[in-house]
Amino acid sequence: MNIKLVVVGKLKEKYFKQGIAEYAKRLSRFCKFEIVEVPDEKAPESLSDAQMAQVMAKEGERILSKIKDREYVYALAILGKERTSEAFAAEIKQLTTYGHSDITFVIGGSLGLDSAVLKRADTQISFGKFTLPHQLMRLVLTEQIYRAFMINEGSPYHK
Ligand SMILES: C[S@@+](CC[C@H](N)C(=O)[O-])C[C@H]1O[C@@H](n2cnc3c(N)ncnc32)[C@H](O)[C@@H]1O
Repeated sequence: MNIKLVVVGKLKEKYFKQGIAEYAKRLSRFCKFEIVEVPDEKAPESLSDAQMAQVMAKEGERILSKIKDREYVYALAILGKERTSEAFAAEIKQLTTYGHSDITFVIGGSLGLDSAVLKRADTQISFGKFTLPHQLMRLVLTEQIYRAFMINEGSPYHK
């Protein structure tokens, strides 16, 4: 199974890198795990609505260029559907049972995801109503994917 994260911008902080590297290592026995970073657009505070839409559209094009037709896509969106960890694990299991071997998660940049990306997504997933920085979102998501595999394995990791 291939799990890919398509994310906007570079991961800067060492502590995020270390956390993600740890979960990526743990995930390696369950899947091929890959993070694809696309460049972000400069988004100063003073942008008009039209300029913000332009930034998101450009980032959206870059994101979509990294996604193939066969991939099942989760868009991370605050207004998406919330799941429990157990429900998420069951969903991953079901996807693989139904032959989806390429699952992709998309995390937006500082302004969020363009509507074209949301439209391409097969589903939208929310981690609650709080806005998380995209770098932290990457770490939280990677842990939750690992947790899903541990739940599906019946491991006591998930209590
Ligand atoms: C800093 S947030 C963008 C905030 C932007 N105002 C929005 O509403 O999307 C960067 C990205 O992190 C992800 N994200 C942040 N918080 C999230 C949450 N609670 N649930 C799901 N995704 C989240 C989304 O992919 C978002 O595009």
